[in-house]
Amino acid sequence: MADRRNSILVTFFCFISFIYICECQNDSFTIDYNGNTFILDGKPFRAISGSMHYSRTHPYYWKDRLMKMVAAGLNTVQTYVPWNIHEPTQGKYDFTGLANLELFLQTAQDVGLKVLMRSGPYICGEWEYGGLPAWLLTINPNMVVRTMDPDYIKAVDGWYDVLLPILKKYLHINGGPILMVQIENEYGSYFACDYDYLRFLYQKARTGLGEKAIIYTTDGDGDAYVKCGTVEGCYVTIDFGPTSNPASNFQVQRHFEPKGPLVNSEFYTGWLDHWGNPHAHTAIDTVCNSLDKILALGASVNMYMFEGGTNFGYWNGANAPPYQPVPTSYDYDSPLNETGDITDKYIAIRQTISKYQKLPEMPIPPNTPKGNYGDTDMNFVATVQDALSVLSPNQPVSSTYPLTMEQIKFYYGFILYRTKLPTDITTPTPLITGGVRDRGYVTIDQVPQGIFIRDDTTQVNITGKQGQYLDILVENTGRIGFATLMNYNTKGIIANVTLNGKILTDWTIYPISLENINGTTIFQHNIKSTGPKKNKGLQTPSIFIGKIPIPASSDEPKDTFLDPTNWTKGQALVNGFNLGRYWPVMGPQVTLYVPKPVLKEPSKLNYLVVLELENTTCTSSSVCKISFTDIPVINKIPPGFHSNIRNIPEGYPYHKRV
Ligand SMILES: CCCCNC(=S)N1C[C@H](O)[C@@H](O)[C@@H](O)[C@H]1CO
Repeated sequence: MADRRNSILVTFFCFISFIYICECQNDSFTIDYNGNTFILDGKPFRAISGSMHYSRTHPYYWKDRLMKMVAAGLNTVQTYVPWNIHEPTQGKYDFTGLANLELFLQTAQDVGLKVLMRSGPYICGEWEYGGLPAWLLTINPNMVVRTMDPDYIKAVDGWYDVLLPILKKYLHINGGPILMVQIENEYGSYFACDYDYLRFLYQKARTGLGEKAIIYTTDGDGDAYVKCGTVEGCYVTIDFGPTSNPASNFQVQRHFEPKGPLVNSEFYTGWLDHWGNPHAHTAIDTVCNSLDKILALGASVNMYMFEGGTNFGYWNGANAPPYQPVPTSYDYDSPLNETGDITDKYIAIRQTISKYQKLPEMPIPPNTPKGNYGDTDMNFVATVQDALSVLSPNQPVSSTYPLTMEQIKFYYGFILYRTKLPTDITTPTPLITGGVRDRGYVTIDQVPQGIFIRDDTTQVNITGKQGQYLDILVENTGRIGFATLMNYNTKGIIANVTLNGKILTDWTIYPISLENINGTTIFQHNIKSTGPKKNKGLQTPSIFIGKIPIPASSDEPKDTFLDPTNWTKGQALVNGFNLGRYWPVMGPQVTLYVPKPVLKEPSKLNYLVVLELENTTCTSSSVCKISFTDIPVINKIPPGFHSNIRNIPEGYPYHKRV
């Protein structure tokens, strides 16, 4: 009898122990330093990951892109948290639309992807100001970001108090998809090398995420980079592009992590673009041969980018020197193109992965259909100056000398500076300033005089009569997001303007909100305008509007592309959604991606609003056309380049630091 009771007790104990061990192993993610691997829920785990930035793809399509990543054999997605989209003004937070972080995390979990979360506060990524909010510059224009600068740290502390509880909730160890959290971004590439800053970030993240979370850093594959880029408690990872010998690249990581999993956090599948340079291209074989070697080493790898997406609105960043803004398209020559379509590179990478990972038994989701809607008649609405009552409805700011955008707490897009000519100017006379960031469109009583261009054109010769309006419409084309010049990011007119050597004073400053103009606004405000004036090959910066001719059909609307060929440079909005900047004369991007969800069904009116800054064939009397096509063009060869020259030779030494 006793034996029977004992055997039951032993069986029961073994059963409880089994349950306990399983439970302990569930929701666990650790590093096995002996096995040089991650351990996920008790089993060895190698991340095969791809980067997709939720803020660069319309939320309607997040699941589509993530499913395509699963179909390619990926088990993880890596993404950045852009601080500035979530805290557009200090203390006010936005987690909706493109900024709906929790929806993105939930969607990743729903499709079965784990997440590598890059929490910032700085993210680089060719994103506006590397993800930092522009209002930092109002606290102290001499702030040295990414250091223990007290004003910067106070702002980061407040932001992390909001962000970390969200990330903690979604950690794998708490039942979510997040495997580990990166702090900062390639900090070792920044001049400051401020260990106290990294220690602050690490301690804040450790406190916010708990003792079990894995916190990591990413740096370029050079000892000097990693030396300044990591700190006690963080797991070191590195990044490198397609190279012939990944094993030697990983030696850098081994200098800092002698044991533990090899991790390449950014394996470049393509590269970034700048306006005026040819579209980046990295050959499929170059990518796949190197990826094959990385996977053969048993390393974890994240492909940067797997889907690049779009810099909608004013979210593109810039690099310097020289100052070079990044286009609206963040296609990156990545496996999923800007609109999430499968490419040959996707198929080839999927094939390479299949050598190491059983592919899921699922069809590859289809590419989305594209709409070819043809020409839209664009009607002139008003010059910017004549539409100020709508574009800048609040009281303008008056100031003796020009104020920066940050000083008037208006951070993105366009701002108009106005003063009056102090005397008659009968012969072309130098109007000079080195302080326009980044392009300044100069008019006298709306007659174009020329364009100030940052790091390029600091003088415009003007004529006019005393008392006429001297207007400078300034475009902020994106804040620098990499390296030392990040600390020179104020925008607007940042220095005095002189006419014939005399400083001009008594300025009136108008922040411009294009979102205020939509299909109905123009009729409500019966804006009167005499029409654009033309001079020196330019026309007054003007607003145009048109109704997009989407056919009445059950399968409409579709994704489509705005083709501004015959227009010059400007901004485009569809139904109030800011598609981004167009600059077809510069290239490489010509068309703008219009995601289907920003369009209404055909029975409703779909409005296109355009601010054209430089010139069109339109006048106030003639109707201009702009078309919607089903074929994107983002690889036009820019002026000065020849068709056989590419700006990124294969195997580009991406660490050519600026
Ligand atoms: C021209 C300077 C580019 C600096 N950026 C570099 S090296 N990169 C590393 C960086 O971590 C990532 O966010 C991206 O910015 C990537 C380039 O796409």
